[in-house]
Amino acid sequence: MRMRFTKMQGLGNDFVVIDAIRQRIELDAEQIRQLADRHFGIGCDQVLLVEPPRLPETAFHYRIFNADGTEVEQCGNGARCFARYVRDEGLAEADLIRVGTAAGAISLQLRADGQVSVDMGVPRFAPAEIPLLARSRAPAYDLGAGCRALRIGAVSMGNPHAVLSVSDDLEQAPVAELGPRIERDPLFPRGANVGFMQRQHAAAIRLRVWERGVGETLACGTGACAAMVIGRLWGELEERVEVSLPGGTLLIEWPGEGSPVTMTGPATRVFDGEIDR
Ligand SMILES: N[C@@H](CCC[C@H](N)C(=O)O)C(=O)O
Repeated sequence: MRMRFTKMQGLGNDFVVIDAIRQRIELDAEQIRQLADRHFGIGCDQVLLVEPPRLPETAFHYRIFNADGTEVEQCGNGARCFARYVRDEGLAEADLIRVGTAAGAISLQLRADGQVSVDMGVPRFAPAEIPLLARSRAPAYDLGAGCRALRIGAVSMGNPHAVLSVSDDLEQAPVAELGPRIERDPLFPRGANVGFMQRQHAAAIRLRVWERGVGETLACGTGACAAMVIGRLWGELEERVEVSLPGGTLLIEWPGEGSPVTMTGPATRVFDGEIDR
């Protein structure tokens, strides 16, 4: 059987998008890993499935699988690509599209300038909601990642994030060393995405992200939201912040506690293909 797919990317965070509305799709973890493999498959950070709606007042269901085959709750760069895909394919006609995810519903807005804005929902800080094994919420938590003592901020953007502040050269930050240790620290029972954030000024940060189930990526949309929110809680950032990642820049807006985060950035279709499954 041949399966049609579309390769897409948002700031170099790349996706295999599969229409599971007009094709019958059942993929197990091993098949996801094969599709994501950059040598023996198509290659991507995440596989995204476009499915019929499951939640009330949504037009689609958006499923996300990391390159290691695990299904996850949320993906910000993928959400922008999802919006571009359903519009390009004629599956949606409106500029505002509400989709369900494992983390709840989110709204995707296709803008006249070609960018996509996503209402990513309200960030969650309660340890049980991240999830994080701590008795009570704190602005920062101590981690014993290997031999280093680290202080991290923690938040759920639908998926779990740890954020560290880097004061020296971000290029030299030990992302490949500390990323996997923090990702699997016992403090995070479901693992974590790990953001290394460098503040430039109150409206700009630089960020590298070690993604759970993938490794370091060129950009992480939920990671950009998480870093901005944590930086803002630490009193270091304004309501509108440009987040520069290795693959490009996102605009993240967050008025503060209890409000949703808005992420704006590009979404690009790279090529279409078919593969045996
Ligand atoms: N690339 C993403 C996040 C994808 C999921 C993440 N790796 C996780 O395991 O939670 C983004 O743009 O947000």
